[in-house]
Amino acid sequence: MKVGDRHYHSIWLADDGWGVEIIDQTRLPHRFEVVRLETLADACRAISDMLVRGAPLIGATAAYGFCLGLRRDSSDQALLQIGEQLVRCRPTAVNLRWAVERMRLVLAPLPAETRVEAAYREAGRICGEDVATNEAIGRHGVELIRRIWEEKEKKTPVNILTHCNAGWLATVDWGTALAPVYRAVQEGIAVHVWVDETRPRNQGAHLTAWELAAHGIDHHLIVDNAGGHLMQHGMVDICIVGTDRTTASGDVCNKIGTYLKALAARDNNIPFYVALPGSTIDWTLTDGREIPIEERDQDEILRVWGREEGGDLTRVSIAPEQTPAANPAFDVTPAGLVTGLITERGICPASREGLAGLYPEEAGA
Ligand SMILES: CSC[C@H]1O[C@H](OP(=O)(O)O)[C@H](O)[C@@H]1O
Repeated sequence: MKVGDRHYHSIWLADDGWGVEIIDQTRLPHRFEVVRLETLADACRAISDMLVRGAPLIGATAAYGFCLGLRRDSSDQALLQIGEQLVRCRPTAVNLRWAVERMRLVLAPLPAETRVEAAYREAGRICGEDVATNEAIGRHGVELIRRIWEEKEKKTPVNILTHCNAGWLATVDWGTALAPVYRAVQEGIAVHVWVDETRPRNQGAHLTAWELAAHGIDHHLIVDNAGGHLMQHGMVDICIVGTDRTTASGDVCNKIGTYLKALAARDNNIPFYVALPGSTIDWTLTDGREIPIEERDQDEILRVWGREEGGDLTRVSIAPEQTPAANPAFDVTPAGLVTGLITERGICPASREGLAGLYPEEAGA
């Protein structure tokens, strides 16, 4: 999407046809830096250290990680080891495993000498499909926003609350939760977005606010704990969030704090939607409590990163030196608290039946 007057994806093949370039999301919003990946280790570090993040983008990066790894060794053993090394990078977003399995399915039957070229083709397909998928999520989700705008007789903007970053930076392009927002703006629907800062990594403050500002979309950054208050005072019309893994029965795993927003939305009768591509559905799981929740370094809580008045980037400690911290990076919102799922195939209830109706080929598998 837009960065200044240029259009970007979040990941792309370098001009030399083999390097992979990404936007280093750990430097946003204060620095826009492009990083070149040349090895499997580069791709793994980019995922583990969150230079790239967001389930679909993690999957796309893993796909290119195969390309870079196979350039060094395209043997059967390498194919296995590359996948194992990638899936160890982060445990929760199912797109990582999905991409590894898809790449292996395509590459395993091929002669080793043809695998590199095939891997780049498949990684390119995954990226192209992600763009089309998210654009479709936008087309379906915008109808929810339009309906609210019409109910408000188009007199005031539709107030949308979102958590973390499920914008174009979390995918190859368009985003998931923000795709309907971008579509609404394209169609002339007045919107305003409440952006949860999303402690501790502050993806909302660093990434969502940056995305929306670049597109001139009206928004306000809020602390994570303000959403319930805004809902109680009629200042939120709809919540739309992303997900890192949704089970076959509609339980939604997403950034820590999502569950609390869903509880507040239910208590205030506010629609709570989750936007996701089919690649983020884990058909092997029913109960969201079985989803592995990533526990990240406590330092992410104890220190914050930002820009000093003089423009230098720095990190400061916000707690006593010896304070221990617990840092679960995700939580699970039970399907019963989810109004509906916005997918590339349409909108459905957060239920096994709802998902089976949109993905019959998967549900019956
Ligand atoms: C479209 S997936 C977005 C999803 O990913 C984020 O997690 P992280 O930044 O740790 O990769 C967050 O849960 C978003 O909702």
